[in-house]
Amino acid sequence: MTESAASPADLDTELAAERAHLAAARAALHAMRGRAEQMYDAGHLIAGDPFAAETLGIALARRVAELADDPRTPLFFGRLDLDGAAVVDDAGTDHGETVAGRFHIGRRHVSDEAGEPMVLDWRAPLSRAFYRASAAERQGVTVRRRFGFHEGELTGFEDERLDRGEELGTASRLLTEEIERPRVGPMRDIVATIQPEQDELVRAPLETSICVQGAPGTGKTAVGLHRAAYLLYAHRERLRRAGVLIVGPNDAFLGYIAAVLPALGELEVTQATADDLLTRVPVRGTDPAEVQVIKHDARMAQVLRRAVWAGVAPPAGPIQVSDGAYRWRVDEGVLARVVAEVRREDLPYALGRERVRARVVALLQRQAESRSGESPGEPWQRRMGRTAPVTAFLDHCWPPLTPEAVLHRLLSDPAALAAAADGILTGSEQAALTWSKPPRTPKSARWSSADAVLLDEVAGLVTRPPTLGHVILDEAQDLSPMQCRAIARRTPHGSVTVLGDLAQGTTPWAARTWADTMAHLGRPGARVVPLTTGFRVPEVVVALANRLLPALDVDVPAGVSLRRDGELTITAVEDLAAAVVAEVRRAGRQPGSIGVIAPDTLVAALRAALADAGESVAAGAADGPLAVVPATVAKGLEYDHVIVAEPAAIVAAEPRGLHRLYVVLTRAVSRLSVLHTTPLPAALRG
Ligand SMILES: Nc1ncnc2c1ncn2[C@@H]1O[C@H](COP(=O)(O)OP(=O)(O)OP(=O)(O)O)[C@@H](O)[C@H]1O
Repeated sequence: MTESAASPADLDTELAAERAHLAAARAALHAMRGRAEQMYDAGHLIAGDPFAAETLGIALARRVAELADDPRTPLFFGRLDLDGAAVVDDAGTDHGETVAGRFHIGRRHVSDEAGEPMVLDWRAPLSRAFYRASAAERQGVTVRRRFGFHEGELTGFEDERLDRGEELGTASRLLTEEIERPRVGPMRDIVATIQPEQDELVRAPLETSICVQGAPGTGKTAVGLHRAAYLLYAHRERLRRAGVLIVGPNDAFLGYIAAVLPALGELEVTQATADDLLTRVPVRGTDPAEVQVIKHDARMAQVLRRAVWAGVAPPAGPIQVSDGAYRWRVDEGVLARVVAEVRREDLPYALGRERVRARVVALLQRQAESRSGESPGEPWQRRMGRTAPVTAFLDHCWPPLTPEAVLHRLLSDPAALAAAADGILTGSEQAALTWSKPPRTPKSARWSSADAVLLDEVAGLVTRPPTLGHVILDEAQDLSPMQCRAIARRTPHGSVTVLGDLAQGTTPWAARTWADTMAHLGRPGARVVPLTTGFRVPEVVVALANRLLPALDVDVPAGVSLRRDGELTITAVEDLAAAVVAEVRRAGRQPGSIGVIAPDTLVAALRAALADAGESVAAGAADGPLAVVPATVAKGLEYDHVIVAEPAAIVAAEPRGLHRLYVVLTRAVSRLSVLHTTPLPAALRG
């Protein structure tokens, strides 16, 4: 498998040399791990105290885990021969240094006993050229070599002599084999074949927030995961402390992507759904669709802000505090000024309350000082701050509150809601929001998932939430403005990577433009980068899905497929269950996973029919080799052979049913069979 012009004997020698390097690199990795294990064992002897021993122990255990060798994944997948590559840093700055030599590129760094690199981490600055160099701009690369592997065994290689103007681009056989390989099990990493336009996104500087609008299968999820791995490499300490979070649409999706980062040696990235982030209250209630839409609307942020600050009132009189033989007094006018000034500082509510308290105590302190000539200490200040008159003043002017109490009042008391929502929500919207049978206390409320978003917003007005270093949002088109605000609150200084496809928006609040989403995320004006080359869906299937695009009412560039293979059949059938069973059997003759994607209401019946026919159906959507997947769960997943049952019912099941169908049709890696008993949706008939 080589494109090189060398003789077969030369190639055998080359291959043998590469295999020897692989074996040596494996041995070196084992040695590195052995050293790390020894350090781990001796950790308590090296560390100065038990706390240091524990910290060191955790760090060393992590190091040992990172150095684990998985014999099924090759230690390197590429090689660069450099004749003087410029060393370019993270931000793309050339520092005038050059490097010559031969470097193997792999998933992690491996060095020999002397510390000389045997394999460079794919994220190292030098590795950039592996992904970006071209014949026109060869970045010091003379030869780029890609390796073919089978179950960890090196089977061949493919060379591009960039110095002779040779360049394969997407014609690379190894790339084609990788994207056409049958899919089994969870998602895999793409480090060996990251494309230049993907690499630009993966390696964008940490400070940059970016938004990727990508057609189905263009690698958005892959880019997001590799970006997380890259950022952790380039900014290890900072991000380990601050945290990196990946937000995905549902648990099936999170299960599907869960193995990618560990395979890249990154074990500490949190993956969650947007709902998982909002854990203030258990979600025990539901809202009708129209109420959810109001609660997720950005206008709710204004309503909640008003509701929180509505409690701040001018003082009702002066404060008089007894202090031993003395009595101190602060006049009403002075107190009013303090309240007004702190209000203008626009602090979170609870911090504001403490600031007012501190200012009042400072006023009392000044009086005590002028009387005694001495400055009372901290215990005195604390005591004064807690005296009954000061507390009563605070409770009147700046009452303590909890997010639950604020929302409970808003949703129970039409007058309170009217005051907060006047000019923002219509009368009928307010009526829809108000509980028909209000729970007696905030504690007894059955909060819905939309309420959880509102409570988070209120909590963000009351205190500052813990923050994250970087957040990657996948399927971001489905996030509501209020969900975006919840993320923005957690990243006031960090950056975000936003990945999505407006055409795949299925929630009632799905984004129509990325500018809106980025504004709600607190990053107005962020760059929107299109990805249009599809690595999953074959051309014939893309052509079918693209027929839906005009009906989806979104402005997105259509995808083009790299895949010329693939099969599409559309069949009218009489008995859907029997047809699905027969199609699953037919599909089972080929390697790879099979996903039957059906309207949610038909899933149980189809599962039963397949089980009756002796087929073993996986429990989870991403557990393969055969899964029956509700249409509403299919987002982000892929199967070699997708069998779509009853597309018209998928469309009819929800307001954005056509978008759902677009998602469902684009899950196929190799073959798509559409089975229907009722006529196809008009947009598909094309
Ligand atoms: N550079 C690449 N090399 C090899 N495979 C790739 C590459 N980029 C993407 N893929 C593969 O293409 C498939 C689709 O990628 P991914 O799921 O990241 O796309 P997506 O844009 O998130 O799709 P969707 O929006 O439809 O869910 C995956 O199997 C992924 O591994």
